[in-house]
Amino acid sequence: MAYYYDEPSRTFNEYLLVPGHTPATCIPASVSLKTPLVKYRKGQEECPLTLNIPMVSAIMAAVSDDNMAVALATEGGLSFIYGNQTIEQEAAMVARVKNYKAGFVESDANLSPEMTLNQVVELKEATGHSTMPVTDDGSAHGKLLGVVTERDYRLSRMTGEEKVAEFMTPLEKLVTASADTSLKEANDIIWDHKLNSLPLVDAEGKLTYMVFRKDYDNHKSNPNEMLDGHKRYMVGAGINSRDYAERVPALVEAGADVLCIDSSEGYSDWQKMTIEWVREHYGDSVKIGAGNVVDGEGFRFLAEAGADFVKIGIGGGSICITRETKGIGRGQATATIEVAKARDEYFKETGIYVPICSDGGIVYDHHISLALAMGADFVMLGRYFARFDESPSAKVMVNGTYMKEYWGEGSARARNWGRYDLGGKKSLSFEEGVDSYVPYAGPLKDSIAVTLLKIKSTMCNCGALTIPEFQDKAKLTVISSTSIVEGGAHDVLLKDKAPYASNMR
Ligand SMILES: NC(=O)C1=CN([C@@H]2O[C@H](COP(=O)(O)OP(=O)(O)OC[C@H]3O[C@@H](n4cnc5c(N)ncnc54)[C@H](O)[C@@H]3O)[C@@H](O)[C@H]2O)C=CC1
Ligand SMILES: O=c1[nH]c(=O)c2[nH+]cn([C@@H]3O[C@H](COP(=O)(O)O)[C@@H](O)[C@H]3O)c2[nH]1
Ligand SMILES: [K+]
Repeated sequence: MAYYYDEPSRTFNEYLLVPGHTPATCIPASVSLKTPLVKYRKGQEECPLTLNIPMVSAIMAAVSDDNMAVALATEGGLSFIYGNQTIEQEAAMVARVKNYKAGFVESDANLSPEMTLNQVVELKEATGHSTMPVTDDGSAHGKLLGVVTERDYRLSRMTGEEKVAEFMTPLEKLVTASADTSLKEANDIIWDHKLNSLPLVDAEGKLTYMVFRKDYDNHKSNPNEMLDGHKRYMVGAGINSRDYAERVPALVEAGADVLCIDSSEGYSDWQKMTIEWVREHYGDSVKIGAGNVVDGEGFRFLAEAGADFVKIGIGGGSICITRETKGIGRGQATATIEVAKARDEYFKETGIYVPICSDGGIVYDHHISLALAMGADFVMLGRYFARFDESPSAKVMVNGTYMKEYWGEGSARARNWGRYDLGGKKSLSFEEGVDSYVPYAGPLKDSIAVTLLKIKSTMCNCGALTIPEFQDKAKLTVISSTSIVEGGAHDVLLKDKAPYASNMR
């Protein structure tokens, strides 16, 4: 006979946090949102990979490319580059994130010594940049010969035909630094010598990067940046349970910091085989998450298979129609609560703490707080990140409002080439996702700051300064449908009823 659960499965909207005592020391500015990303022996060792904020971006073509990865790592989170592309394309995206050097600028306004002052002025107008390195071949990485800035010429006293070589500040009068100089060291040199910019040159005298005074200031204002041991941005990558023998080596080679098997349903031998293959070839050096699961049984299966973290959620995503097409899934709150319980039991038995990620169905910022309170170590979001400038999808005007396109990985639009039906036929036999618009929300940095402040503020209401403390102290209550109505604005006439206001809270 089939098994029946005693309780209906519930969503985040059916829960509220009940405040606890807030000590005077508990203020948002003192809250830490650090959280483990991969498994470790809690209490005995440090987690080898920790997120600075509990948010990762979804493994989706409309969400996580290299651009998003840099923007989110800057804020302390992590992107998982989408796997629904060729191995070469995905590895190239990972490599671009790893090679991105905040504060190290590849110059786009370069001169050769034979160019004229008139050409300098033209280039300045075209690029908007007034600091121009002079290299032997006029390229961004040629042999450095000098630099031209506005202080090197006086238009009113010159004809415009003068050669760059005649008025540039020559190399011997420049302060330069070696190519392996760190951003901090470069900044110190800039301050010590009262410079506006510093060219970095390699052993052969070739220009590698320029460091500008103003960029370091930007960099310093991002204290949460997710950086690896070489000060490169950290990035994750999605894989599937089919071509891992080719895809994983390419992603590892490209520098991916962590992998995640991307599937609607992870309680399967396919995922176990994928993890085993990674362990056989890389031991524990390659970190790999798995999922998705929605109950304790699924969690245990993947934890025992060796997953570094386990992702929760079937059919709860904003673009998901899996529950409608296949009739599988579970309310996201119930799934999170039950998997968190299994995670804690597994930890008690084995001493190994396997972080869990609640994936999909986060609509309001406070849903993140609820997921964390219920035991999630971090959350994965698609719709949330798709709205920002940094997402890969197009920004379009729809009925007078800016929108971004957002589509599911199981939608016809995604034409997920990795998806085969169970019979092994190479075709997408049915859709499990939709193609949609989400309201455009500007730069990621602005919105995420507000989101994080709300989470910290809620944690303070519950008297918690860290996520583990929050999980320990949180008191959660199921709310009735009438109290959900009571919780919104009610019995008043709203003055500014913007059409999508309810989506933006
Ligand atoms: N979280 C969610 O609720 C959902 C997410 N999605 C997203 O859509 C995309 C595609 O997901 P899925 O269709 O679940 O992809 P999938 O590749 O994991 O599964 C497709 C089918 O192939 C089977 N399969 C997997 N590996 C196999 C192997 N090595 N040999 C033979 N059969 C194998 C699976 O059991 C399943 O029936 C992913 O990006 C996923 O995140 C789609 C639906 C729901
Ligand atoms: O049923 C589905 N059909 C799809 O086509 C699809 N694409 C993505 N996903 C899952 O949704 C998550 C993102 O959800 P949100 O937009 O709610 O943040 C993602 O992280 C995925 O877990 C899908 N689910
Ligand atoms: K299964």
